[in-house]
Amino acid sequence: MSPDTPRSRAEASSASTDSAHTQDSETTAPYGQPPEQAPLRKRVRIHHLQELKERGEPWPMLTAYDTYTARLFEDAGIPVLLVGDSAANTVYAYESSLPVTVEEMLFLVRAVTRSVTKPLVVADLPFGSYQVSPEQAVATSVRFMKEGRAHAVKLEGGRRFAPHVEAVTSAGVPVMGHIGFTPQSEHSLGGYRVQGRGAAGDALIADALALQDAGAFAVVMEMVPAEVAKQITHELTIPTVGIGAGPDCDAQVLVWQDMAGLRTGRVPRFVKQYADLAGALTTAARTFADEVRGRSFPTPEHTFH
Ligand SMILES: Nc1nc(=O)c2c([nH]1)NC[C@@H]1CN(c3ccc(C(=O)N[C@@H](CCC(=O)O)C(=O)O)cc3)CN21
Ligand SMILES: CC(C)C(=O)C(=O)O
Ligand SMILES: [Mg+2]
Repeated sequence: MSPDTPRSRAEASSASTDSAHTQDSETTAPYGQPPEQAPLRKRVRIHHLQELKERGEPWPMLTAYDTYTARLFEDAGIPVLLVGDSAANTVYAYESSLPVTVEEMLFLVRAVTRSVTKPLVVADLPFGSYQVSPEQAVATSVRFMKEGRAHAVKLEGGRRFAPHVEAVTSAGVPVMGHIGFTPQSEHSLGGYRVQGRGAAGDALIADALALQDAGAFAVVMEMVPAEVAKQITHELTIPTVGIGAGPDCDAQVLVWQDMAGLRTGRVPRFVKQYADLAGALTTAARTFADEVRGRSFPTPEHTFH
């Protein structure tokens, strides 16, 4: 049986104590649709992420954009999934994250929230959908909560966006901040560069504190010197989530196609590749092609009469 059938998923995860939906999925529908009834596993709460910080236990976050990967990451114990606007690159093949739209993001957010029951799903607000005003930020966040069924949103920017964060949190939507290198501002930042070196470190600390005061429940720090990230992590009571921000953040995030080696070519310095999915998929596709051309697939076991 191939590894992604409902049966093998249920068998693979039955060893864990935490496999409610995978077992249900076998009896409710083929191809791993989650059941309509809420499974037993409980959603990760923001309060829990705060407790992990207080206990000094770092936690992982991964991006997710589709159902199979979201469910695999849930089963792997990832407590927070980010439907990143990096989907602009990883899903939609845009050259940067700027062109992706709210509608394009909503399709992916819905796919991920339909797929998992335990992880907290954070929706990244795309460029142009919140910068105009706090009111626009609230309106867009409401769409991601109502239509996308997200549990929180993330937006990029420091002090200047504290009013936006405050408005969104006041509306009842948890907000994750994002400072340091903020890809939606790549043109004003002058490219993919480390932020907060030297004197700019103090500005970054002010940004982080302003976001916390505005009600953010966590802050992503991207491409920030480890020393600055460490200081911010100590000064904030809310968790910091690092990507290229050194080992002392409360959490770490990577884009999943980067960390699984699906992305080919040069990867940023902050990426560690934990698998070679590009190699595995290339071999699978080449072998399939060879077998079709050589008439060795399909065989009787794949054939109906
Ligand atoms: N696949 C993917 N992974 C990401 O991490 C990611 C996206 N897409 N899309 C949206 C943003 C863009 N990000 C990026 C993109 C490029 C670099 C990069 O090229 N960094 C180089 C240069 C660093 C420097 O010159 O100081 C590096 O080696 O880290 C970093 C972050 C992070 N995000
Ligand atoms: C890299 C993470 C933090 C992100 O914002 C994204 O995936 O869009
Ligand atoms: Mg993003």
